[in-house]
Amino acid sequence: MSDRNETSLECDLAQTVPALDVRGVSFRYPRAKNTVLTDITFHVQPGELVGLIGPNGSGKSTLIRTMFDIYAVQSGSIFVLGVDHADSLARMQSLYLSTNDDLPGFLTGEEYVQLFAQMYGVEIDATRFSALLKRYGLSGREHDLIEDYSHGMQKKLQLIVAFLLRVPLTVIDETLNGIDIESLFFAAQDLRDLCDEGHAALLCTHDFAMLERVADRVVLLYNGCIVEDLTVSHIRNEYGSIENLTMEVLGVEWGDDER
Ligand SMILES: Nc1ncnc2c1ncn2[C@@H]1O[C@H](COP(=O)(O)OP(=O)(O)OP(=O)(O)O)[C@@H](O)[C@H]1O
Repeated sequence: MSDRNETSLECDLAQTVPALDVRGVSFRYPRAKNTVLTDITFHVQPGELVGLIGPNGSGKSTLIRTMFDIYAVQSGSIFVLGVDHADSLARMQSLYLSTNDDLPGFLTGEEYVQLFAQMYGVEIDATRFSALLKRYGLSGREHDLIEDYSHGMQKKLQLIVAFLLRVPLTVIDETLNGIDIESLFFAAQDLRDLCDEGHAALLCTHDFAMLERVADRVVLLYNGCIVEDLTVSHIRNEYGSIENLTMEVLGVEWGDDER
């Protein structure tokens, strides 16, 4: 086990209230025949960076939307730092970076950041803001309308908000897809730093290499069920990689294709 995982294990033992605690959540879309999520139970402790992975359609985004009460929980419960997830106290402790590009194009980047700062009652550190703009290649663009940002720039602006607010729980749904390699590297590092400071993060991504570098644990969703919840060091020792674990769970072997 790496030093990092040992540190976070100690942190686990010291903490009694998880940053995120999902208990027995099931969900079915109104017109769907089958449930999309079945009895989902897992947690993320303060200081932990947990990867949420699974094939397309396995229910990752649906699960995240229930965490943020975008979809009402139909059975089970979700707590943020011990408070019901739908309570405004819980909402002020958590931030959701959505997979969709639904940023308000009529605001400038700086206005967008200030809007979040006001919502969360946080004062923006101007030095940190300009350092982050520089780090993510957005220096000088903060006064431009978001409408004029590229796809990747909008995603980087969302990440900057997360790294400025530093709330106890940050949940990222594929926001890292589509950003350039340098920013991806910095984002991974900044997320790790956020968690090393004691904050928690849930990162939904198909970038297994990144998870192997920075995550403490990985939760694998398959057909709406959690089929694995393992530390990255355990995955490395037992399976070699997250890719191998996933292939094994899906029952896929190299050369299986019927071309
Ligand atoms: N609004 C909806 N109404 C009905 N079914 C939906 C709706 N949104 C998603 N689904 C279905 O729920 C299942 C899970 O979708 P979800 O988007 O949560 O998966 P995902 O794991 O996030 O996938 P991806 O990796 O492609 O983003 C899929 O079968 C999808 O078709």
